[in-house]
Amino acid sequence: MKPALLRGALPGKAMSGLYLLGVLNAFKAATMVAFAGGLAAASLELIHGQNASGNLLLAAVAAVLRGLAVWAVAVLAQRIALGAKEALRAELVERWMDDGGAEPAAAVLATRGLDALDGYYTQFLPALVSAATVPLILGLRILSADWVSALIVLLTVPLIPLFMALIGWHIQQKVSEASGALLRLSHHLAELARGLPVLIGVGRAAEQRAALRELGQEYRSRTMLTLRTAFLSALALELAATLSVAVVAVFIGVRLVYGQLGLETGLLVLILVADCYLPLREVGTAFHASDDGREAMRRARLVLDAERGRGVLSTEQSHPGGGVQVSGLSVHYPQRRGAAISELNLSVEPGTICAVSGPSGCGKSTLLAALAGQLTSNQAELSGTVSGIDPDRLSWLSQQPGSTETTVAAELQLWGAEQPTVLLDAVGLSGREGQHPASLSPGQLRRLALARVLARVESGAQVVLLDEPTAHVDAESARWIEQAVLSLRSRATVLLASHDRRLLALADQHLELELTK
Ligand SMILES: Nc1ncnc2c1ncn2[C@@H]1O[C@H](COP(=O)(O)OP(=O)(O)OP(=O)(O)O)[C@@H](O)[C@H]1O
Repeated sequence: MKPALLRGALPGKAMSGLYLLGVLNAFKAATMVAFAGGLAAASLELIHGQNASGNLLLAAVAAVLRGLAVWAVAVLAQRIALGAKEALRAELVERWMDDGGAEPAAAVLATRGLDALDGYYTQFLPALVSAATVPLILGLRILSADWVSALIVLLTVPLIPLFMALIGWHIQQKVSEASGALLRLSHHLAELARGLPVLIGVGRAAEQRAALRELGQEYRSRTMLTLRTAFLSALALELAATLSVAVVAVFIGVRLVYGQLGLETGLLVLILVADCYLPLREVGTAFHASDDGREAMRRARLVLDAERGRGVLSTEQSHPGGGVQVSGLSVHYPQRRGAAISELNLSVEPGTICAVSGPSGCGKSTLLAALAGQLTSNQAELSGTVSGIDPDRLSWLSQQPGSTETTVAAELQLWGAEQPTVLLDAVGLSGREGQHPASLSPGQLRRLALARVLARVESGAQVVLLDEPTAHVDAESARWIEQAVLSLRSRATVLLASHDRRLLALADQHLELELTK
């Protein structure tokens, strides 16, 4: 079983690496015992003018072996870190692609965010294993030599985890805030990139600069605060360990003066006792240095463990092509007071177009995203029943359609188009097969997105969800999009969110949403 601190941190394969770390640390502790024994005995021999070469050699060999063990631990930790990061990154990227790139948090974590895990794997985990093995073995050796010193160690060692816990408790909130600031910055950037054409169009792009500067500043100051606490905590732990060693040294000194303790035993204990506290101090320092890593891990788990929205809704896969029925659908965003959608009932006949309209913020996009299964349980709480939507036979056009391929034709083929040319003709993009999607105007990009929807319908999609397909497009593109939407009638059941009167006029049925509080 994995300890709670490691749960979710290590793929199964890496657990065996962790056991090997334990063995290497036990070996390191054995070399430390041999080194201390050799050095103490050699010192005594030198004081008495005897030949100390045997014990000096023992100490030297032990020191070299200890160095090798430390090196092996570092290499192994590096390998565990790489493997675990790779696995987590692959999961996040897969999730991100499943979401159609709609979850910026997954993208940030998979790139910059997961690098914060380096400190966690290469410092914290080895330090943790070392703290679990080394003090125990050294403590047993001290106990066998001098029980008084062992007792002092036993009484003072808990001070270090205690300090650690106190400091950790103090800064946990701050670390979470720093990570939240990074996410806010990334959300803001993603929103900005999506809305840039519109912002430039209405001449409001410059205002964003100040908001970005403010967010960047907030992230910087919160990160500095985390770093400062990590340095201070190292200092506090160092102090606790040094005072504890001093107490042991005083007891040894007094007993040496009164002849109650042999010099060799005193030296052995003094050499070992400092190393007894070292692993615990290292855990403390590494623990705070890997705060960002643990937070990144927590957030990665949140993204990965989040259920898809429709998974939360109860669904009935009634007769395919039998239209869409929604009953009692409610959507609550955690950050929003009141439901974005409340107890919605809707029935759309197969092969018809249902227009969803209403003032800005009434929940049109939310409704489509919920039906498309795009709202994760982290983003929103859903309840109600939906029937007639088979995720494999669904085509959803979000407000920010992206593209992944390098040519228009490849983009359509990716979505199942057998004859991209015919589809491009249908949306007025004839002859653009070889063009890079990024070179299209915003209106043309929307038309390409509509062509993708047509491709999906050709290859069997029965339900189409279109979120503001004519938003921010020129009049010519809007006409082509209207044509494409019309061509969907009787081939698929279409739900269409829009403010565009001409587009709304094409619908067979209207759902007017109202603003909720
Ligand atoms: N991720 C979110 N977190 C919190 N609240 C949200 C989130 N997404 C949307 N909302 C809120 O839910 C409500 C419905 O938003 P939605 O985008 O669905 O409206 P809409 O009708 O599509 O608006 P528009 O016509 O401007 O696109 C709004 O009050 C919005 O602020």
